[in-house]
Amino acid sequence: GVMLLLLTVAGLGAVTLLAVLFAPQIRKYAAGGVCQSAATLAGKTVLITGANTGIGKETALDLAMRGARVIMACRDVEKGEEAAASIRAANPKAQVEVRELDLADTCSIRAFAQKFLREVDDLHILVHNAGVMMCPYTKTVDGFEMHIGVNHLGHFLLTYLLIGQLKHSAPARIVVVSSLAHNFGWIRFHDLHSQGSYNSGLAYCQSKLANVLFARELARRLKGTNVTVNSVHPGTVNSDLTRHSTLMTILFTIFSMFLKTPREGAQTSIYCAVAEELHSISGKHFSDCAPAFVAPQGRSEETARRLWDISCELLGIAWD
Ligand SMILES: NC(=O)C1=CN([C@@H]2O[C@H](COP(=O)(O)OP(=O)(O)OC[C@H]3O[C@@H](n4cnc5c(N)ncnc54)[C@H](OP(=O)(O)O)[C@@H]3O)[C@@H](O)[C@H]2O)C=CC1
Ligand SMILES: CC1=C(/C=C/C(C)=C/C=C/C(C)=C/C=O)C(C)(C)CCC1
Repeated sequence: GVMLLLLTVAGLGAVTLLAVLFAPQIRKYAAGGVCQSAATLAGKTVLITGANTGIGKETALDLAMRGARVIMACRDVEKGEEAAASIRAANPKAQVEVRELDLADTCSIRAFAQKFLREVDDLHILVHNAGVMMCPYTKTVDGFEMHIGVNHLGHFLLTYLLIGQLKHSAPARIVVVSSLAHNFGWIRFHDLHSQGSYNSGLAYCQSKLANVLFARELARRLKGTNVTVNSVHPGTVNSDLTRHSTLMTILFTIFSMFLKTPREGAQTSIYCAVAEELHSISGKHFSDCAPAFVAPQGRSEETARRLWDISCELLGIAWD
């Protein structure tokens, strides 16, 4: 008994010592790919959802540093203003502005788009970044399960409302922040809103698979418009995303050294938004600023079309 305890303590001590000794190497490896593009964005307009924290905030900061006018769409305007203020503090010339958008409410999405179309002339880069993970069973204002409602349907409606603006601003790009988690997802057409059975992890994975399928289907439909759309896995990033899961929060805190910082996690979104070599690349998936594997269920054209149709139906729109 005592022997085992001593061995355990010695083992943990050795692991900790190794982690401390090799901290710089571990951090460098965990950081992953970096966007090397020096592209500047003067005169370009960018819209980022969920830009008040995490990956979205870092994406906003980077694109603003490149000279873009960045509109930060946030459900909590106060939190958005704090983030905008910190970006302006980093660069007084940064053109950032906050607008209210709650993706869990189609009225809010429609109101946002209406105001946006009235007050903003172009849209060159649209980043679908906002996301919720592993929340308790909740429904959006319109009765959609929260994950599919916010992560997929909310962004679907937003894109539908802004697509004309993107087309007239072409060349334009859409970046959909999905996840490696799409590998573990299936679109449960018989129970899209998990009313029969709910597993918060699977609901998240379903919504991230929906992100991949949406990006591919939209890319197919946008052929020839000079508006491209790609999906992204940002990496495993130490952010507020784990807020609904105590276990994940504890694990992410303990292993934070092996995770990306939000700034590191923003690199692939930034890469897809600006890299010159991607100007005609559409319908692809990226991770660490490089093409990435898509699960078979994310490559099914039939599933993508079916998801498109049901999304239109649920949102009461005709988009062909
Ligand atoms: N962190 C990770 O390891 C990974 C993240 N991703 C994806 O990256 C994206 C960004 O996540 P990350 O920065 O890590 O997480 P955060 O939780 O830090 O940021 C999520 C953002 O989405 C916003 N948001 C949530 N619900 C809504 C809503 N109803 N309407 C508008 N905005 C909303 C949040 O606003 P508020 O602060 O007000 O809640 C917040 O700004 C997500 O799509 C996530 O799925 C993918 C793979 C791994
Ligand atoms: C198992 C395990 C970990 C991995 C967690 C992973 C891989 C989480 C991925 C989350 C994603 C992809 C979320 C967003 O979409 C940690 C935390 C490293 C700690 C050690 C145990």
